[in-house]
Amino acid sequence: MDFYFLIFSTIFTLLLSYLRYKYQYWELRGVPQLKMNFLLGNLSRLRTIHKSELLRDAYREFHGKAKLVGTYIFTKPVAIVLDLDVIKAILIKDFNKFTDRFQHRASDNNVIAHNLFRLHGEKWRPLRTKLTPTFTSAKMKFMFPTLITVAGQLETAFSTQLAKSPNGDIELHDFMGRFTTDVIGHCAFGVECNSLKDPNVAFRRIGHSIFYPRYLSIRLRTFMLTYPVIFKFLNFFNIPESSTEIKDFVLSLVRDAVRLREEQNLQRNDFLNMLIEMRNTKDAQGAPGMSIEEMAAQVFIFFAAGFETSSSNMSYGLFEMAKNPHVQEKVRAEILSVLEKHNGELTYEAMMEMTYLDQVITETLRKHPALAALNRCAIEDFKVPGTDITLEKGTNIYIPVKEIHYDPDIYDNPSEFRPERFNPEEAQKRHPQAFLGFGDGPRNCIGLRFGRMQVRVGLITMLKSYRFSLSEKTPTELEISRNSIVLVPRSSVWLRAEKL
Ligand code: HEM
Repeated sequence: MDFYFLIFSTIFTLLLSYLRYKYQYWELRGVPQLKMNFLLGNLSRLRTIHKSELLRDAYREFHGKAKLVGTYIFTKPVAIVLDLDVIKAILIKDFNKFTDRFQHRASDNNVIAHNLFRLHGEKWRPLRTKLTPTFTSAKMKFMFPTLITVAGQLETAFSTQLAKSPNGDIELHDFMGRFTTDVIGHCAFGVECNSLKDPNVAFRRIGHSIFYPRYLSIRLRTFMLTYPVIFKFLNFFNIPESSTEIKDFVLSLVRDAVRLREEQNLQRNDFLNMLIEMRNTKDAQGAPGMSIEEMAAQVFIFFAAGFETSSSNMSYGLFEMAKNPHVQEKVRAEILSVLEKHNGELTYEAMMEMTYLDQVITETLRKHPALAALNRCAIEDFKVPGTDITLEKGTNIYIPVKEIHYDPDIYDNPSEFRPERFNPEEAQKRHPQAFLGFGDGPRNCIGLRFGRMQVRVGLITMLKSYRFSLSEKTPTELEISRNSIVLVPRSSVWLRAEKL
C-alpha cells in the first residue's frame, strides 16, 4: 500500500512540477501571460466561451501595456500579438518567417488536410502561385453572368417562401447559405447544386456539416491542430479530422467531374479546369502535377472557405441593416440609382459603381469577421521589433482580429454599425492592419474578390426588392456558434421582409 502510494505521489508530483515548468514559458521570457487552468491551459474554457472571447480577455487586459501576451493551449505556448506594427511585420514584412498557418500535421490518410489553407510553406507557395490566376478581375467578370443566374433563382425561392409566411417573417441564414452553395458549385466546379430549389440536396447537407460539425468537439479539433506530432505518431486511434462522408463526397465529386471532362473533352473557365490543367502538367519524372486527392483537397477548401463566410457576411449585413434602417435606405437608394443608370440591368460595371454597398460589406465584416483570429506559426526564431523578446521557431501565433475591430482607440463607438468608417478618406487615416477581415499579406484570403462579388450580388438582389426589419423572433444580438472555428451565427437569423 505504502509502496503504491509512494509511486502514485511521485508521479503526481513529477507531473505537477512538469506542468508548473511548462506554464512558466512566457514568464521566463518576460512576456505577460493570461491566468489559466493548471491542467488544460486556457482550453478548458473553449466550449463555454468561444476562442474570440478568450482573445478578448487578453486584449482588454494587456492592450497598450504589452506588444504581445502569452497563453497556452494545453501546455503549448501561444503568442497573442496586440501591436499593429508587430502584426504588420508578421503578416507582411517578415512573412518569410511565418509562411505557415499551423504546425505541420502530415497525416497521410487525411486527404482533406492537404489544402491551400492548411499546407505549409514549401508546399503552399507553388500551389498559391498556380491558383492565384483563378481569381483575377477578368475571371470574376467572366463568372459574373453565372452569379446573376443564381441570383434569379434566389429571388424566385425567396418570394415563394415569403408567400407562405403570413407576417413576412423569414429565416435568412439558410437562404443565404443555399445561394452561396449554388454559386460556388456553379463557378468552382460547374455543378448545378440546386439547393435553392431543394434545401435537402447533398451539397447543402455536406456544407452545413462542415460548419456545424457533430463528430468532433472544438477542444479535440484544437488539440489536433496544436499537437500535430502526437496525431502523426498515434494517428489518434484513427479519428478522422473531418467526417468520412465529407471526404468521400468531395473525392467522388472530383473523380466524376474529371472523368466526364476528359471523356467529353470539356473545357470550362472554372476552378476545376485550372486544377485539371495543373494535373496534366507532368513533372520531370512524368508524374501528374497533381493527384486526384490533392485536387479534392483544394475543391474542399474552396467550397468550405467560399460559402459559409460569404453567407454569414450577408446574413449579418441584413441583420445590421434591419437594426439600422437609415443605412438600409441609403444603400437601397444607391442600388436603385445605379441600376437606373444601367437601364435596370445589374452588370459587373454597375455592381462596381456601388461604393456605399462596399462600405456596408466591410463594416459588417468589421463587426462580424469570419475568423476571430488569424493564425501563423514561426518557422524560424523571430526577434519582436522594439523588444528583447524572441519568438522561437515553432511558436503558434494568434492575431486577434475581432478585438482589433472592436478597439475603441481605432474605431470610436465600435458597437455602432457605421459603414461611413470605410469611405476612402476615413479608412486612410487608420493603420493599414486595423481591418483584417480577409487577413493580410501573401497568405491573405485568395477568394477575396470572389467572396465580395457574391456578397454584393446577393445583397443587391435582396435589397432592391425587399425591405427588412426586425421581427419578434429576431434576437437583439446574434450569438455565435461555440462549436465552430469560423464565426457563424449559432442559430437562425429571423427578419421580417416586405416586398417593395
Ligand atoms: C466574405 C467572404 C470571405 C471571407 C470573410 C474570408 C476570410 C478569409 C480569411 C480571414 C482568411 C485567412 C487569411 C489570413 O490568414 O491572412 C481566408 C483565407 C482563405 N480563403 Fe477566404 N474568405 C472569404 C471568401 C472566400 C472564398 C469565396 C474563397 C474561395 C472560393 C476563399 C478561400 C480562401 C482560402 C483558400 C484561404 C487560404 C489562403 C492561403 O492560405 O493561401 N475565401 N479567408
